[in-house]
Amino acid sequence: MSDSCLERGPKGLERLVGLAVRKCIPCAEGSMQPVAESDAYKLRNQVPGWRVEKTEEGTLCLRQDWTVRSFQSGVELFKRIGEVAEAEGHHPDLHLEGYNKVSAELSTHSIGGLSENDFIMAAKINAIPVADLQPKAKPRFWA
Ligand SMILES: C[C@H](O)[C@H](O)[C@H]1CNC2=NC(N)=NC(=O)C2=N1
Repeated sequence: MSDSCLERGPKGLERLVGLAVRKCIPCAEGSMQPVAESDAYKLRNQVPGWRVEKTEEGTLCLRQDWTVRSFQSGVELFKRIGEVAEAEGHHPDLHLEGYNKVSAELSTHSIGGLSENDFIMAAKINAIPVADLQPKAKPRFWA
């Protein structure tokens, strides 16, 4: 397996192998390569729930939104994401707005865009249990 784990398949489709179990590479090492915009849209398919967006500064980022049960559930989601981010040394921008709307933005500051680290973090965030923080399912009635 190559260092970057970026695979080019027979149809030219790129895929990052084992995203959720890989470790983020320390950005300070200077070996971080930006992911090309066209690759970013393909890799996004490996991290359901995340969208590729452009920030106000025009750099690419990954973004996901969650609606949570309460303000405290939002704070708890920050805590769970924070633990993963600290373990990886790669940190999303976190927002809690309108008391129950959480969003996370991932980009690699040191390169001003998306790197493999952002996709690894997105996969790890997707592995965090969140069902207990999301609005309870409405009761169903049968006639
Ligand atoms: C020294 C340390 O590794 C760097 O400052 C890290 C910390 N967390 C980071 N997080 C993100 N999202 N991008 C970075 O470039 C980054 N750099």
